[in-house]
Amino acid sequence: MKSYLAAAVQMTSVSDIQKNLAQAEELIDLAVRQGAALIGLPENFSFMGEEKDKLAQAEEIYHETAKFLKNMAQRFQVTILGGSFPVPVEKTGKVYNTTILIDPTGEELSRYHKVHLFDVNVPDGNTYRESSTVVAGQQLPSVYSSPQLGNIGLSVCYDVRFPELYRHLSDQGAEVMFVPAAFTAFTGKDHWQVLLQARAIENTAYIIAPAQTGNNYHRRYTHGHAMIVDPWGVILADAGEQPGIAIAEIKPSRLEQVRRQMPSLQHRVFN
Ligand SMILES: O=C(O)CNC(=O)[C@H](CS)NC(=O)CCC(=O)C(=O)O
Repeated sequence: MKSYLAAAVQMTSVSDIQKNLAQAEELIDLAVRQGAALIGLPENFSFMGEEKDKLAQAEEIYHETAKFLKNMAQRFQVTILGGSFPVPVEKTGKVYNTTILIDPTGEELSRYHKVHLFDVNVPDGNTYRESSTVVAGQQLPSVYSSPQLGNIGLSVCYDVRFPELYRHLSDQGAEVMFVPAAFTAFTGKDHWQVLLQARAIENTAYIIAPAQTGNNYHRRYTHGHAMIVDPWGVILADAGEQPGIAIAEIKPSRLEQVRRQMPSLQHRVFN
C-alpha cells in the first residue's frame, strides 16, 4: 500500500438514468483532475425515484450502470466503487441493492448485496420499506486486498448502524471501508457523521462515505456531507450540501501510527 488520494462523490440523483450518469461522469472527471486514484459513488447513484419506477426500469438501470462503471474505470484509469444500484433477482420481481468495486482494467474486484434493508418509519412522517422492492443480501461483505490501495471493505448506507458488519471487515484486515449512502435528511442531521466517526474509530480504519444530497424526488430529501474520515476519527474532507466531491489522502503511515497509538483492535476480549 502506498499513499494516494481518494474521493467520495456527492450528487443529487433523480429518476433519469442518463442525467445521473452524466452527473456522475462530471464528478469522476473532477476527482481525477484533482489526482484521485480511488473514487466512490453514492448509493443508487444511477437512479433515485419511486420504488415502482425503479423496479420497472431495473434491467435497464443495471445494464447501463455496469457498462458505465467499466467504461469510467478504463477511461480514467482509476479504481471505482459503484456506490449501489439495483441488480434484478430472478423469479422474485425484486432486486438486490448492490455495490461493486472495479479496477482500471474494468475488471470487477468485489461485489456485495446490501444486507440490512431500510424498513423504517422516520419520525418526520416518511415511511421507507426497502424490502418491498429489494431482496436482502445473505452474505457478509468480503475484503479486497489491493497492493496499491490497501485492504478495501464494502458496505451500503443503513449497514452503518450495524457495527458487527464493520468488525467483520476489520477481522478480514480492512484498512479502508466504504459507506456509500443516501441517508435521509432527517436521520442524517443527527446520526450520519457520528456513525461514520464511530466506525472509523472503533476499527481504526479509513472511512470513505459518498452521499446523495438534496431533493431527489417528491418528498425524498437526502443529507449530503459525503466525507472521508481517518482512523483516529478526524474528518479529512466533507462535501457539504452541494453536489461535488470530498477528497483526501489515504496514508499507510497514518494507519500504522493510529494502530500503534490506539491498539484497541488487539485488546478485544469478546471475539
Ligand atoms: O430511497 C431511495 O430511492 C434509495 N434507497 C435508499 O435511499 C436507501 C434505502 S431506502 N436508504 C437508506 O438505506 C437510508 C438509511 C438512513 O437514512 C438511515 O439509516 O437513517
